[in-house]
Amino acid sequence: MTLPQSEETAVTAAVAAHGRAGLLRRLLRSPVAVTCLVLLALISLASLFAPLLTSQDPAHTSLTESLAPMSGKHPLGGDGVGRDVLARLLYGGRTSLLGALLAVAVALVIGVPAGLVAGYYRKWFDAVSSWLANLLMAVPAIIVLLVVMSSVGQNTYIAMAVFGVLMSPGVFRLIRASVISVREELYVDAARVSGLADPRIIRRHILPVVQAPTIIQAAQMLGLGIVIQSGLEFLGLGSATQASWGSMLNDAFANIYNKPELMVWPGAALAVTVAAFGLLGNALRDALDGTATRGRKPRSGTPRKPVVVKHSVPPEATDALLALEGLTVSYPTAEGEKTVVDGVSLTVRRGEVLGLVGESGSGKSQTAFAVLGLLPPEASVSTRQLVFDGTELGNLGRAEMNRYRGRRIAYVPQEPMSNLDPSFRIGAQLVEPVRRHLKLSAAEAKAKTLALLERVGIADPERVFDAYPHQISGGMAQRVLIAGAVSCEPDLLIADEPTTALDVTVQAEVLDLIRSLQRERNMGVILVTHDFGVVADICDRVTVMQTGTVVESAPVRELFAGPRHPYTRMLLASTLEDAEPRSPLSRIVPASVAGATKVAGVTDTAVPTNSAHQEGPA
Ligand SMILES: Nc1ncnc2c1ncn2[C@@H]1O[C@H](COP(=O)(O)OP(=O)(O)OP(=O)(O)O)[C@@H](O)[C@H]1O
Repeated sequence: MTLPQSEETAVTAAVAAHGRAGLLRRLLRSPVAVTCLVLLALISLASLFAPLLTSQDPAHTSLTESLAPMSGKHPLGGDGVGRDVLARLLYGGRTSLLGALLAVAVALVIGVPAGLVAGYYRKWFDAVSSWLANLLMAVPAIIVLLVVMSSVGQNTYIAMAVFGVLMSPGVFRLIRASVISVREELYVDAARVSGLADPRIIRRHILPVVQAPTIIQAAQMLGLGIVIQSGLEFLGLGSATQASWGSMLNDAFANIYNKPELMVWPGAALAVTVAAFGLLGNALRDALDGTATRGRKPRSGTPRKPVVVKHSVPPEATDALLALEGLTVSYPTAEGEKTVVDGVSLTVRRGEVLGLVGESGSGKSQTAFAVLGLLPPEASVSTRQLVFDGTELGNLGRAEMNRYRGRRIAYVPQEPMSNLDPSFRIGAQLVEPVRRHLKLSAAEAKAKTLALLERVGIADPERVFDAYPHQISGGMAQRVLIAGAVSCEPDLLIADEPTTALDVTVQAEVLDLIRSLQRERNMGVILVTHDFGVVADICDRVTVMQTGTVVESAPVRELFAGPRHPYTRMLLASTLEDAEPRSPLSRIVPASVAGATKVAGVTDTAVPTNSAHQEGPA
């Protein structure tokens, strides 16, 4: 069954998945787009094959044929100095189109990579490039072009290359904004967690999203490039020997009283070409509407990005698979530094399931993400030690940490649907980390993935392998993510409220699955949850967190038998199944309120008495 939360993603995914495949089909269904494409194709072909369409030299002047009327020799007549208008129109298209293409190419070559890097990595590159973009945008383009044209000997192409540089901040801003919006998507986090390197994440998950706005922007810039170039040539700044629509307008303007129809041909060519590019851009936008770019749902929850964790104390000898000591995480706020995790310590042994329990906001996810090295850059993080299987993770660089994430430390997220990229088939998303980490061939990775899908209880692995995320239910998506998490045989699995988004029947199955996989592979597991029922079901030990600190840590049986900390007792007491039957309500409580009070159901009557387990560091 698909969950309500998943349905929204499913719709998005459906559109996204079909968006790219059907783009051309949808574009060809639009009469405006087809007309524009046909017109642009005709203009381009006419310019390209100009030598075949006319035998006249567009630069040949003949004073005897000045303003010659239409004739067999000059089908569109002659201009002010006797040049053939048709030849100039055909050859002029080359100059105008090539000049605009050059400007757009330069703008894209500068703007796209800069926008990608700035949006993805942010930090100093973002600050510097945004500052440069603002500076370039403040420069009056036409003045710059006039100076360039007059100083480079009226070379149109150099001027258009400079115009491309001046247009690049627009591209940069667009791409940067698109990347920033998509890099916060959970499935991009999921790709990071699975250990994929940044270039691969950018290629697979970011580029598909920015390509739509880039295409639309390029179409509109082409029209603008033609207008600017023609404007410069109309002012007489173009090459004297090169035919162009702008220079034709210049000549026509000089003869406007003698032969006004000279304006018609270059004017019509310009108007049709610019309008066709503009309308094609709009049609592309409509065709892409609802696909990857526009259909993506803003992510909810905390942004999670890599951070360098500082460590000062060398790792102690321990049998723990993971030993975290003294983790502190804080964020800058308007009121000063806000500490959200304060001195948290925990250990996980091989084959052990540690429940990390606490109310919402107690710092469970922040702790889990600190272990994964995926806290946001603004987080300031310190630990005394963060040792995984004898290696201090805090000393690892980004690339080294990528080798641990996904391969040896895996992650199962809270919202299964949001962690799958809606534009790719499930198989493709599962196979990639397997190939990368285990160095398997495509066929081997596929076979392994299919076996895993079967192992996690998916009845028809082939169908799910070929399905898009929107075609499966929320429970199945969580099984898929669990399969992905264990695919590289990790030693430690971090599951962040893996059943929260699932309905009750599926929750139990997913927990059983995690437990059986954990036993089968002897994995250490950190299970982040706020639900003591889940803890009772599958955990061996439990660490209780309150407002960023560990208040109690104990084997599960001991904790249930005798919670020591009042906060733990309060949490346990608020679990309805553990509460004692309520006594009859007081007579002064109206019947209508009684039902509501019962549902609220927090009581301290079910607090068991003491035991001797340890209380964690506060
Ligand atoms: N980027 C951030 N900037 C400032 N505060 C943050 C940021 N990310 C998280 N926090 C704060 O850190 C605290 C702990 O958040 P965390 O997500 O770890 O809680 P949690 O126990 O996992 O809760 P939940 O069960 O709701 O996910 C919260 O108060 C949260 O507001």
